[in-house]
Amino acid sequence: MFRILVSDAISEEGLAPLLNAEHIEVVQKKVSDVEEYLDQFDALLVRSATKVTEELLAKMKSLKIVGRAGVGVDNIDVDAATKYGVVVINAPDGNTISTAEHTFAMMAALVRHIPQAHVSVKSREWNRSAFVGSELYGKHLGVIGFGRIGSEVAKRARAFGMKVHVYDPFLTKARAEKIGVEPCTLDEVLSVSDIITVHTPLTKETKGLLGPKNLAKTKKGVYLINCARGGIMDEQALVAFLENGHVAGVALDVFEQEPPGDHPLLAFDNVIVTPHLGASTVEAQLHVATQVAEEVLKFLEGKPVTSSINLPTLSKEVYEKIQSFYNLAKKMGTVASQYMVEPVQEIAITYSGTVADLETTFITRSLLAGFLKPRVASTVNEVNAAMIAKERGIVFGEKFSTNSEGYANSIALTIYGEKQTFTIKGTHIPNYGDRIVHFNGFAIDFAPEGHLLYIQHHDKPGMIGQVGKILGDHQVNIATMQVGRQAVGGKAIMMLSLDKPLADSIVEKLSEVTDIESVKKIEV
Ligand SMILES: NC(=O)c1ccc[n+]([C@@H]2O[C@H](COP(=O)([O-])OP(=O)(O)OC[C@H]3O[C@@H](n4cnc5c(N)ncnc54)[C@H](O)[C@@H]3O)[C@@H](O)[C@H]2O)c1
Ligand SMILES: O=C(O)[C@H](O)COP(=O)(O)O
Repeated sequence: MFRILVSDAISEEGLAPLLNAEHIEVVQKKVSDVEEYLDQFDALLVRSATKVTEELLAKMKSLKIVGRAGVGVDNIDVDAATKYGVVVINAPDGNTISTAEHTFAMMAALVRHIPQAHVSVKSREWNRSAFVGSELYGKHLGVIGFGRIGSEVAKRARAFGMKVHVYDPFLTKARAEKIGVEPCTLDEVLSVSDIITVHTPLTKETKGLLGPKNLAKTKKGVYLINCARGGIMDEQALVAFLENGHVAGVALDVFEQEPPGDHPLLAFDNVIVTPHLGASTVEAQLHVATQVAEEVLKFLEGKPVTSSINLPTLSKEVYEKIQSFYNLAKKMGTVASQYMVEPVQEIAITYSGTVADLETTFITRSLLAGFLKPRVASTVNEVNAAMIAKERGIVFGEKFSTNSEGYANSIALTIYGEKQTFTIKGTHIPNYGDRIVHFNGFAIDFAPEGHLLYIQHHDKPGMIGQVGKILGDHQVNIATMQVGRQAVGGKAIMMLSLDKPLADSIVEKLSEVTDIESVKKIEV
């Protein structure tokens, strides 16, 4: 049974996949109403109202996934979620059209003074000359940020006969050509546009993008629209440029602080505002809620998610192809970590054969998670494994080889520790399973599963018998035993699979046997 907290107003119809699932309980309450049992939720679904802070994440100890029914995740501390191993997903395109349409509605309202005229008529006035507007047709529209919403706004602007100028430093020539726009520099957009609309995320680079310096580069009489994020336009600078008459009007759906309270911008007649309504349509809310509900359900059922903010995105097809290697890599990481009980500086991974052609980022994260799990107290999984490795000073890298030395596929690790270097190689055999085929310089063949016991010894007659006797004397049954050696009479190893975990006292007894060099328990 999974428990999901839905803490913002999310479309009930869109939540149907979760509400109808038998193994899921959905609680629709504010965070403050469930303070005492926050640690019992596996998933949290939000819009922009709930602030998913590090403090909240720390309290939600069973949390596995946060679903944002919308685009912007600036209300979610994604770094903290990553640290706690919590997946963050969003619904990236469910509200694109609604927000583009809202931007357009704001544009029309702005240049035709519709909100002001509306208030005037409602006040029983009939002042037609006070509200003379301008046409959109033939005007120059500057679009800053040409992603999903920016490009939909541009399409609509062209249908209105506007000339569209686009600035987006990450826009490729190919995409620009496909959509039929000419990419410009920011300065070009600023200087040529009659109306400027912003559609970027709020980042270090975009915060205050339309501040005093760039506003001074705009045409006198420019109209500005922000239906993206408060802060992209510097609100203090807007006040100054409205006061000096340089800016003819501003339309804002978003604010640096929401709600904005008694903000000086609200005092201007030529500033029109809505309370963050871009995505507030029945259609958008249904789309975003359905998208996150379906994704969260898939995630809780152990299937891959496609719109994660802090995990590599995988399609179902790709996931199916990598799943076996993902499992093998995790087991190899777990085995290696328990063998190398010492500080480790570097993990070098080589993918060979068929696995080398797959999406390995996820496999590497799985391997790191397996390696780190026995070493860290906190949750470690594919979400935070790379971050935790980095925090602990472990460098990791991938190499790819076409030479898989007789195996259809293989994953080889070399782990550089403070005292020693350890190597291990594994392969996945379809319909048979995972096998470790090289271990610490020895060719061997064992399944990385269950209660394993590794023994390194001198290759001498009677060693297997001595080990068998000690285990037998302590009622420990051996399920399988694999042996390997470097040369006759040289160093040799045994890898035993046992029916139950071994007590430390038996490990000690085995270590005392003459000609046994080392004994290690490995739990997979
Ligand atoms: N008002 C609302 O209710 C509402 C609804 C949905 C989305 N939004 C907001 O709208 C914005 C756009 O959403 P989207 O879905 O189109 O996102 P998107 O990721 O598809 O597009 C963002 C674009 O901004 C560009 N960009 C990034 N940094 C830039 C910079 N420094 N200068 C210029 N361009 C830059 C990116 O290359 C990208 O093409 C986001 O801030 C989102 O949170 C608001
Ligand atoms: O980023 C978004 O999707 C929008 O800002 C919508 O936010 P909302 O879900 O709170 O309306």
